[in-house]
Amino acid sequence: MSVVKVDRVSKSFMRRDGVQLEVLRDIELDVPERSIVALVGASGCGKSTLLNIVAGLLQPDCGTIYLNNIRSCEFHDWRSMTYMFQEDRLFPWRTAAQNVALGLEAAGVPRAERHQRVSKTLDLVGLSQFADVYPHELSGGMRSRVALGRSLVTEPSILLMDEPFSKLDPSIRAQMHDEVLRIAALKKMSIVFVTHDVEEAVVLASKVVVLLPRPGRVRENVLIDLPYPRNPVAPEVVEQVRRLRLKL
Ligand SMILES: Nc1ncnc2c1ncn2[C@@H]1O[C@H](COP(=O)(O)OP(=O)(O)OP(=O)(O)O)[C@@H](O)[C@H]1O
Repeated sequence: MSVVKVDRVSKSFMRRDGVQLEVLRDIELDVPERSIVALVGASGCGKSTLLNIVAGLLQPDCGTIYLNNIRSCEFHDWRSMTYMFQEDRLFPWRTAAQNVALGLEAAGVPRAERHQRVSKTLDLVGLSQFADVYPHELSGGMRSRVALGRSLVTEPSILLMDEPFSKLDPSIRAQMHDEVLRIAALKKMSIVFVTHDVEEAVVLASKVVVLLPRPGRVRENVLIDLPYPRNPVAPEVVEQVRRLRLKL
């Protein structure tokens, strides 16, 4: 089953000078259940726009989005999907636990249950010792874990991520990759993420969708048929990265 299906979606924006900018043309995308799909392509090819359309944050001009085989306009279970942005967007006046709790508060989950679920989630992302710490007291990697926890606390089946780890040091980014793979397998999640980093795409994704720019079109779906965990310096990973770079 597909958890996300994008069927011939196109999108243009009206620029301030009145010129129509065609950003996406006839996009097809299929995200099978429990898969990890990476969107890669040159800057400005429409990756974030596509992710925002899947998230329901933007409307396409034409085409249809299906979520769990339901047309997105008839889809109600939006809590089964969460979005992790490039910046961690943590509230500085809230502790790690209070930041993680946000989605549960919005959903009206009672206090006692909230407490239990937040503490389980902090455990899941390796932050149980830091529940009462404020964002400014945390390292970049830890802040990223809080943001991941906030995305996971509502137990989504679909996680969308827009360059979530691009600001992290390479070694911390590698740790976050391990975390994401562990949690995705444990929680049986499907993930769609945008990245500029082809190596990140190959290490994480079961499928990489290569987009061409102006207007954004799908050039190719590249299946990454390598066992996890994938070591970025393993010859088969390096070769896959090299081949993928040639397509960009
Ligand atoms: N709200 C908007 N109004 C007008 N133009 C927009 C809007 N949002 C995006 N664009 C334009 O659409 C194009 C695609 O933007 P988008 O952010 O989706 O690309 P991207 O592939 O994610 O880029 P990057 O890799 O640099 O983050 C760009 O030319 C951008 O300027």
